[in-house]
Amino acid sequence: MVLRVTELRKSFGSRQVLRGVGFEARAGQLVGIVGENGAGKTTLLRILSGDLRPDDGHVELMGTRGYCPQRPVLDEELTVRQHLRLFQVAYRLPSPGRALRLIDVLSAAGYLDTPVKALSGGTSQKLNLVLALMHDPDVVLLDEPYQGFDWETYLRFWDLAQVLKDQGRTVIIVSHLAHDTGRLDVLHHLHDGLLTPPPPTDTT
Ligand SMILES: Nc1ncnc2c1ncn2[C@@H]1O[C@H](COP(=O)(O)OP(=O)(O)OP(=O)(O)O)[C@@H](O)[C@H]1O
Repeated sequence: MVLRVTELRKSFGSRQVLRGVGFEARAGQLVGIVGENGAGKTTLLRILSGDLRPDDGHVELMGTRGYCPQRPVLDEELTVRQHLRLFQVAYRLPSPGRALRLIDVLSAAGYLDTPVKALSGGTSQKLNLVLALMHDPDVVLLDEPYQGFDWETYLRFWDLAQVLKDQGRTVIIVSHLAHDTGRLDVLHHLHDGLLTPPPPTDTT
């Protein structure tokens, strides 16, 4: 098991957002976590990323992690290339090669020397995603990763997710939309502070 989450609890004031969340994920699994707005998906992912401490419960995670937050943490004044350089140093990568390949896969190579303040929302999101993937982490935590993507890029995102899966990475994708669930190995539904199986689809 690459990721084991046990009995996570988190409250903000009197609001109990997570009330005992548990799940496991293996290498080479694409795991979806869906739930309505405010269900606690970002809270859960922030805890998995180490960005937020739970009130109770455990996260056991083997290997490295990459976190693509819902709101990109980018410097408006820096270009795409400067961000890649900054993260290359932070991740201690010998070269920006993988990052540049990912930028290419997401059709953002034309924006390498553009400052973030001049990027569209979708292109900022591409950079956000590349920064989470460029060190090839074992566990990839993606919060609404395809928000703002055009259709072509959306499809490329899923191709990329499939490649990561085939390479044995564990990919956790959080979304408020439960579409394209057929591409996932496992789908969890976060509701009322707990993970439950999704309701059956009405086919009548
Ligand atoms: N730092 C915080 N302080 C106080 N309340 C918070 C904080 N972070 C989240 N919350 C509250 O916790 C609840 C869950 O928020 P969260 O962002 O985890 O939901 P979500 O499922 O990701 O929603 P969305 O689909 O809208 O992104 C919400 O009621 C939110 O207002």
